[in-house]
Amino acid sequence: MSPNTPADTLITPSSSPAPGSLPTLPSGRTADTPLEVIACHIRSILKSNDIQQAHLYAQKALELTEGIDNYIEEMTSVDAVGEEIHEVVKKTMEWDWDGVYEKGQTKYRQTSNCCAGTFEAAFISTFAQSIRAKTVLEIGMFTGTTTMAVASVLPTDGKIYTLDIEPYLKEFTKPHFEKAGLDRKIEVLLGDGKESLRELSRRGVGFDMIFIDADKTGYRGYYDAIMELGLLNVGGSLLVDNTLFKGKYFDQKPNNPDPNAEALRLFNHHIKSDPRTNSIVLPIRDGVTLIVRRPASPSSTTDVVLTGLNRNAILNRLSLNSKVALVTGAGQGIGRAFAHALGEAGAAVAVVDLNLENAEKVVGELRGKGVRAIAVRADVTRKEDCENMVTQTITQWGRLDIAVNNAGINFNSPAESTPENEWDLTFNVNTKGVFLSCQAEAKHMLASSTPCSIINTASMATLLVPRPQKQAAYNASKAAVVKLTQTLGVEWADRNIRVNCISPGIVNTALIHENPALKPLVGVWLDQIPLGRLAEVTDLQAAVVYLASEASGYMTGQNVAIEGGQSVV
Ligand SMILES: C[S@@+](CC[C@H](N)C(=O)[O-])C[C@H]1O[C@@H](n2cnc3c(N)ncnc32)[C@H](O)[C@@H]1O
Repeated sequence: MSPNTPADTLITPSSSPAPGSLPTLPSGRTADTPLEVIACHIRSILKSNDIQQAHLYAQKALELTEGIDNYIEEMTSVDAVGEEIHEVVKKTMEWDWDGVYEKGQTKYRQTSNCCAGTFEAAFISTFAQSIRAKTVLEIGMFTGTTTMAVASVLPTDGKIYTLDIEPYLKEFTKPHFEKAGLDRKIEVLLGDGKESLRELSRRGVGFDMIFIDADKTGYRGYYDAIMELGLLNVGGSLLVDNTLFKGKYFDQKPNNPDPNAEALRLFNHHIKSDPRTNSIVLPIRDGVTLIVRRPASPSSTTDVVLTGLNRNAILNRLSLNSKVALVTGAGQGIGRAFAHALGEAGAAVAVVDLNLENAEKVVGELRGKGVRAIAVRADVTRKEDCENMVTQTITQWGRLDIAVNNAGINFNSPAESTPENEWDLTFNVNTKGVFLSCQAEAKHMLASSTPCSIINTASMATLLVPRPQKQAAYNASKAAVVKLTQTLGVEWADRNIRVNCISPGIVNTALIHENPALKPLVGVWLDQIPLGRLAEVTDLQAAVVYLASEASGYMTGQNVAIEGGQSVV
């Protein structure tokens, strides 16, 4: 609809409903969409004997028809489409495609109309972003508008494979992909699209999203190959361009003389009747059909391996949507990484730390990602602080499903000279702090009707004696965390609380590199670690999500070691 022409201000003839109301369809229903309003106007033109009145209707219908695409583009935020893409579109529009063809540089006569344009590129890339696509396939690259828009929203280790039959276009797009810094995320495969699909299948690649936008007569073959070669990942989406093909679907009688219109007519029927997929035609520009695979198993089956538990695919079972979590020691390091992981998986997170400023900083980061988060100050050696962190979480969100007791400290000193207060403080934070936290959390969780999960941070030091650093108090305090985890896991097993712990290896933190006593030890540790590197906090994130989720529902009292294999050599 034109921005200046809201439907309720359309001029209606005297025989029609009062001004301000919408025109009525032949069925008696009020027009409800811009196309229906246009149709009403055109009907009125056809019925009208008054040329002036007919002209007025024609004007309104024209305004709407011409205005709608502009309005949609105006109201669309196309941030994903960066400067370089606008450049490419401009260059594509100005390029002498006939000249290029006549010089024999392209096999086919390309036209600037082949370019999907910035709006469609924004649609396809926003869609890719919304399904968190990592590996994408485009069939029909042309000058790479959509390719670049999609590449720009993929994660840094994501990739878009794009197919085209014209070697000239690979040369055309190369400098633009490089200038936009997207070349590492884009691989161009030249040749006939169907042969390239077979090549991708041979390489074992699977796609989260596929966009078909090449030769229209080839669509059916691309679709069939995608389905037969299993190129679309489970839960993946297939988008197909031009399925309304210039509005020629009305003249799509069998044997339509326009081979492209005929191909699209047959393609649309083929998709509609394929029992393997669900599809929806979206009236976006020249028509885009969205196709997804139907669940593989009939709804009547009770085989949960076929259906997924509760009809959830495995990755959905890791989702923490609508769960509430609390993480202690979350102001930095491992705890911060845990808070982010739980938030990314869907939980609301109470970020608990002795240092409120650090906790607030992490809350700012989480909220920036769209995660619900609050900051809570707590000294876990104090019972009332532990109770308060639980109370604050419950006051905020009314529940507590997941608690990660991660706050801990470590001093290095030879056992024979470890000061008594160092021993006490280590045990107070690392062991008593975990116990007091579990106790406060369980008071709420034991009364909960839904499953809860507690995850304590232990250490690889519970599985071996780390060398050469001296840390008797730390090692003993963490060993106690494992025993406590086992004990509580058993004690609360029949009351809906699972308790597990994670034992990280040596984590690569600034603390190590800034400490003159620890820095020289890095080389020694690396020799002890089969995987040949220190742990990063990101190495620990999947485990905390797994242990927090229903996917680990049969696991309690366990110690999950993530230490690059150091404890098994
Ligand atoms: C409509 S354009 C693609 C537009 C592009 N997706 C964009 O975002 O601007 C179609 C492209 O398909 C390519 N093409 C045509 N036939 C092909 C085939 N058999 N195999 C691979 N690509 C083909 C053409 O060379 C052309 O570049």
